[in-house]
Amino acid sequence: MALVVICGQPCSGKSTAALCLASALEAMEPKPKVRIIDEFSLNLSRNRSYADMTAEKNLRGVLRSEVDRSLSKENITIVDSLNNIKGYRYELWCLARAAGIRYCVLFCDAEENYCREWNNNRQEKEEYSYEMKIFDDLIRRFERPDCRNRWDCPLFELFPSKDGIDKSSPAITDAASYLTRRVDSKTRDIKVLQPTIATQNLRTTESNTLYELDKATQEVVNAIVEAQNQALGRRIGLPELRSLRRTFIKLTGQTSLSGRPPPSDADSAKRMFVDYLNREIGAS
Ligand SMILES: Nc1ncnc2c1ncn2[C@@H]1O[C@H](COP(=O)(O)OP(=O)(O)OP(=O)(O)O)[C@@H](O)[C@H]1O
Repeated sequence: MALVVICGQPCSGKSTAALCLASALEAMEPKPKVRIIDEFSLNLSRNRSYADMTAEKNLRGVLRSEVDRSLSKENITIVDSLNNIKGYRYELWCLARAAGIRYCVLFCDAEENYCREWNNNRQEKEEYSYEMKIFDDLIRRFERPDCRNRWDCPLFELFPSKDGIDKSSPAITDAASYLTRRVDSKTRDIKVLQPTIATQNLRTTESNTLYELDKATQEVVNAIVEAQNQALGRRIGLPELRSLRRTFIKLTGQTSLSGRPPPSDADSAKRMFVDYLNREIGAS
């Protein structure tokens, strides 16, 4: 049905927001199935997981796999984590797109000094808190969501330090409505993502690498150029083909922030590149 990405600085009120949204959703008719995925439920310690890049990548990979398993047309999955890196939010958006469901971001926009104070309060109460070094590092690396990016859109913003967080906060009620409203052919403001090539999983083998993707797509480009020289089919300039090839490689072959390997099966890479070209050039 939908994926909600909660996003915000450490100790900015994200879990509170996730719980408020879940309870706003569960109060709706018909009551949707809601699942919150967070680090605690997966036994991931934040102070350990954000201590170095390898551990952090692992944390994102574990969360991402769990989100992937959880997504369905029947439930609403809320991923309650920092989701502070825009490339990672893009990956989550791709999962929603592959599942053909709705997607939104709920951003807890609390100022740093409040997050710090709330984290200190937790420390004083001997509750689970971030170590100062980790907290500072996370604050520094935060990449704010921007609703101009597809993967940050629609963006519902909460201001916990100004307004608090409540089931009736406008961002919570707006998000709940967006996620559950019925859509018909006239609905313009709700987007159900559609699966495309960039979100399909490619078969992978150990030995195949980006090099093979590069080679496979180059062979497709060569075949097109050759066919065009023989005046078969519509002409597409080489610069355009090159640019489409680069974009395709970037979309499907980039090293994932959560550890997903690049595509590797040459035949399926070729087939998918042709599908991609057909769609982009409008020749299908
Ligand atoms: N508006 C607020 N006023 C006062 N304290 C708040 C407010 N919002 C959150 N807090 C406090 O901040 C702490 C963190 O809240 P919460 O767990 O919801 O944040 P979080 O962003 O999920 O944290 P984490 O990054 O650890 O997952 C809690 O102790 C909570 O009581």
